[in-house]
Amino acid sequence: MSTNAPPTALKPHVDGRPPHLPCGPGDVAQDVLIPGDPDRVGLLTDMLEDVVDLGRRREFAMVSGRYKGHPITICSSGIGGPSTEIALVELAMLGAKRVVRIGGTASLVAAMPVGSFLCVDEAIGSSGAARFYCAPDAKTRADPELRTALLEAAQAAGFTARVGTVATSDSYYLGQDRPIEVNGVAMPLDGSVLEGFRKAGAHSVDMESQVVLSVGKRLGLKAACLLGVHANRATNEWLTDYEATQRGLFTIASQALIASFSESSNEKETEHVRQT
Ligand SMILES: O=P(O)(O)O[C@H]1O[C@H](CO)[C@@H](O)[C@H]1O
Ligand SMILES: O=c1cc[nH]c(=O)[nH]1
Repeated sequence: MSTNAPPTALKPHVDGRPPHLPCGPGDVAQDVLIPGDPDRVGLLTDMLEDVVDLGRRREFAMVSGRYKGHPITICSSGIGGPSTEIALVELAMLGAKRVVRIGGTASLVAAMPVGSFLCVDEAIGSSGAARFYCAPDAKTRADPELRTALLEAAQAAGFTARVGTVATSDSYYLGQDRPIEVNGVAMPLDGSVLEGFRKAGAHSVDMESQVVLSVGKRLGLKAACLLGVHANRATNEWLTDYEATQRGLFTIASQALIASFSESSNEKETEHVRQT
């Protein structure tokens, strides 16, 4: 029996189930991993134990389970700002507290080869969705504790990783200086978009990180982004088989969530012992 008010235009939830994500109250762990591609949720499911497949609606595929006993939900965001904003808001309404985007990126520097990892310190860019959550000139930074935990987890597991800045673009083709040729006609390109991102300090480009960090911050979540280098725009390399990189993203992010979770719990425990 329905215990809630009927859905309205302002709050189209039914019994606490949001209008977009395929889940409801009690389904979402406090710690959530957010890949872009819904197919990657299926790819990563065998790395969890006690899996509950929550299903898929539009670009949002979801599972909840445990990694080394620690509860984790994986929820895809789809490509770009609008669907990422929806995922973040509905996850937060259902109890998510810490979110890590685990996605692909194109590096802008030769020294970040395909298959390596970027622990995002700051996201810059021009995302339209992010603008509703933070001032255009606001710094959009990752939660420092989570970002440090990501780097430490990557290094401990022997992955090549660095800390840096990502620029988020709302466009994959012209908004990332990619050539388009339609009916034999090439669109003019001058390379100014990526050059602008490089001048602003970006090490790579993606399409969601600025949204994850700005929406997450505004909602009071601890948010971070760990990106796998799928392409290198300085050397024109492209990662054809990205499964190992995606599994690396899952392992590093899950380890970091566990390590930083126990660190805060230990601190609380120590605090409690000191007070008693
Ligand atoms: O691999 P994901 O997480 O989808 O991220 C990158 O790949 C997509 C573009 O192909 C965009 O979503 C971009 O941010
Ligand atoms: O080239 C790329 C690769 C991943 N993500 C992007 O946004 N661009």
